[in-house]
Amino acid sequence: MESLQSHRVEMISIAVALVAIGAGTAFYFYITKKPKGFLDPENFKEYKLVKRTELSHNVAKFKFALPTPNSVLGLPIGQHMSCRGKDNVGEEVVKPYTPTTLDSDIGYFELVIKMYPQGRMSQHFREMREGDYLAVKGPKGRFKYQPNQVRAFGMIAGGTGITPMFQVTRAILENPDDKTNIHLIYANVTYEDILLKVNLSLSFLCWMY
Ligand SMILES: Cc1cc2nc3c(=O)[nH]c(=O)nc-3n(C[C@H](O)[C@H](O)[C@H](O)COP(=O)(O)OP(=O)(O)OC[C@H]3O[C@@H](n4cnc5c(N)ncnc54)[C@H](O)[C@@H]3O)c2cc1C
Repeated sequence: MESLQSHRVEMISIAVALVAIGAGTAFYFYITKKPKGFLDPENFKEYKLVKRTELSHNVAKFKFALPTPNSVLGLPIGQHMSCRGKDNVGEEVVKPYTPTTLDSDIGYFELVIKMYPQGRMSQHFREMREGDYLAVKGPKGRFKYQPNQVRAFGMIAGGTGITPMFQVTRAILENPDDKTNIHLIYANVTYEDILLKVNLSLSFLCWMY
């Protein structure tokens, strides 16, 4: 009788231990699992414009919703994506753009776009209103940034060329374990042409006009 009881206690202890191990493993995978990105390198996917903010007479910030509030875009740092639109005669146009957001921004991504008077894709963005959809495909590009992969970056950018630099710079500055130094020279035609000027800290910026 005593031996039967001790056997039961042993079985219950093993069962409790197995449940604890199972729950611990599930919790570990839950907290370490990276959410799946929604970009597709082969097919264009449509993303809804949820907010358009005019930053100057020809620059606007476009905020697009991802399919769920917990989704991430899934764009490796240093890469860009193709956006598809229509020009002023209705012809299809595809151009590359780099979001200013990272995968730490959950549920949305943002593009800062300079719209040129006669630019073909510029026309598409000029016409876009909240509620419209943008077709996007990616990731594109060969460069993939890894934290601490180099001691320092020397970046030279002009005009809208700041967006890839901004993306890499943000990733470095937001990661306390990333010790990479950044030297950025950013050139623009006029002060008004400087993209993201409120976001760029003067401490790492060398202005050139
Ligand atoms: C990796 C990468 C990332 C990028 N990221 C961004 C970004 O985040 N934001 C951004 O704003 N841009 C970005 N760009 C630039 C972007 O891809 C486009 O080149 C830009 O938006 C202009 O495209 P468009 O079709 O509007 O202009 P286009 O039609 O290519 O015209 C380009 C220029 O030519 C002029 N032009 C065109 N037609 C005529 C004409 N008939 N007569 C006189 N002038 C004319 C236009 O006014 C404009 O100045 C990026 C580029 C790359 C390569």
